[in-house]
Amino acid sequence: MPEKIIEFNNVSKKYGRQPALSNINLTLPRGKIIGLVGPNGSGKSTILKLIAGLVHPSSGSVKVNGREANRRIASEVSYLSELDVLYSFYTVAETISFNAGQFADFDINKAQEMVSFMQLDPNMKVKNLSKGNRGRLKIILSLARRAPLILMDEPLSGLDPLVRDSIIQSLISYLDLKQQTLIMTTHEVAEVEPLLDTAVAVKNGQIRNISEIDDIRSQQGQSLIDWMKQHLL
Ligand SMILES: Nc1ncnc2c1ncn2[C@@H]1O[C@H](COP(=O)(O)OP(=O)(O)OP(=O)(O)O)[C@@H](O)[C@H]1O
Repeated sequence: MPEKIIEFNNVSKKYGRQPALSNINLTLPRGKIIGLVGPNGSGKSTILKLIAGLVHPSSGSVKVNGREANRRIASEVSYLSELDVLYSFYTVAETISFNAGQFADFDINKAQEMVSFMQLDPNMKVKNLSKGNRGRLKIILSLARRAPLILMDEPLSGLDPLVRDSIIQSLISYLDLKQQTLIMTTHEVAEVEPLLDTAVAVKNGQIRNISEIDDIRSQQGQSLIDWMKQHLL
């Protein structure tokens, strides 16, 4: 298995004429929690979608575990979309059974454990869940998979501070970093800072900097927000 789980080589991505990423080179280690940070429209979600094989590079190559990223790697990648992708007519329990049927690596016991950890009612219909509880359910579906790579696009967006805190706790408790790597995009920088191993600063479709959080703190004496200001303003 290659030491690096992700390799971008000279990757550019355009949507029509709109450039989203310009000539990116990026390698990311396995077994870490990695945060993609940067302003709106900088290209963070596009990086995740390229890794998930949901969009294709206009030029260059994206490799996951040494293999070209495409839709066939869906079985190795658990992708949490920014969009609300749950079926409103299912209950929480039915949503879990449905996902267990979709993915061979889905651990239904782990999902049920997380439902009680997050105090969700298994019999409640998705359409009646609060936004915070829908956010929790999406995290459960994503973390219940034994996929080596978990991608989360804005898992904390629009959620109140207590829900964000409970989601961060569940990430710490239920992620298996011996087997898994988590890459997330987020604007909730201060909250995720204690969780992250590595930060990647993205702006205008380019990688501006990559740093270990420990180095940002100990060598550079900065918080993640200070570091972002230094590299993104
Ligand atoms: N499907 C699409 N069609 C056209 N343009 C797109 C599409 N998706 C993204 N873009 C454009 O590509 C650029 C990068 O967008 P992307 O969503 O990757 O940024 P982001 O950093 O995730 O933004 P945000 O923080 O606002 O979610 C933006 O200019 C965006 O408008």
